[in-house]
Amino acid sequence: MGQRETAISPSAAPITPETGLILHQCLRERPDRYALFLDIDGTLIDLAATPDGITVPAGLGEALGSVSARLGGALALVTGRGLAYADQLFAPQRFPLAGLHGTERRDAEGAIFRADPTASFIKAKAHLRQSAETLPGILIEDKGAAIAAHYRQAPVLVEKLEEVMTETLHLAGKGYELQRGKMVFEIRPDMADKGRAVEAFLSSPPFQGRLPITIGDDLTDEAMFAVANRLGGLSIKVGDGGAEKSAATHQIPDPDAVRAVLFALAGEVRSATGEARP
Ligand SMILES: O=P(O)(O)OC[C@H]1O[C@H](O[C@H]2O[C@H](CO)[C@@H](O)[C@H](O)[C@H]2O)[C@H](O)[C@@H](O)[C@@H]1O
Ligand SMILES: [Mg+2]
Repeated sequence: MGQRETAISPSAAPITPETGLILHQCLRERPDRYALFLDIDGTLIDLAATPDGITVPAGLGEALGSVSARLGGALALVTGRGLAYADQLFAPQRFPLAGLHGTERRDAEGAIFRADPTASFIKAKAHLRQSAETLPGILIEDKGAAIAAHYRQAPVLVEKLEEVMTETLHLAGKGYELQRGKMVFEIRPDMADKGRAVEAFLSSPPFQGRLPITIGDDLTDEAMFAVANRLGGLSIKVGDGGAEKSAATHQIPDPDAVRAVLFALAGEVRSATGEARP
């Protein structure tokens, strides 16, 4: 599981001009008006060579807790990770969370919605694991109701892996789709995506009636950008996305710039409430 830094050394990066300032201003000036939806990998946390190689910057969970308090609890994590994995990254803080790209969700009341893997998907996963044994460097991440095959360690195998994923998808049958991401192919239920997860959060308190601010770095985040755009909120893409087109209306350079805003806000919340620094 991901490493957590122990030293208290929150990001020293300045708030990024423009998008960082806009984000900071929205959340500071109108905490009753906005709801914040945050992707994890590549947005809150820097990408690493392997799924478990990530490092959670010191104080990030606490900073998210302070920002969430400032927003009346209207902060949710929306990730491709599973619920349990995402939770342990920020423990003891715990946030409303959508996992597996929206396939599973825990709302603000703690109610959990999930999908069970079908029998054919379980067989398809076994096929993928077996096929990956002949593809050195391909890393399989079985997340229960979804499965990822990472090629970051073996980029030359991307085409071969895509063929295997197409076969696997076929074996999984109805109700599944291929999700592309950064050096990864995933198969997940097609009945959910991050956009639908954001809409589901917005249908009940404390999110209801607020404008969504969605921040993400990858293809899977496009669905939540579309929802934010449609509802008049803010959609922020982390990084330039290379050749990929994005529906996001704003861009911020990297996770450090996102964290700079969150740490700055958290510091302001703590000074306003007289709360000690964690
Ligand atoms: O929606 P997210 O929170 O961004 O999660 C997307 C996927 O993130 C993870 O994979 C990515 O990050 C890894 C660690 O930095 C990196 O090694 C990999 O190449 C990236 O694709 C995670 O492993 C997946 O399960 C998530 O779906
Ligand atoms: Mg991401």
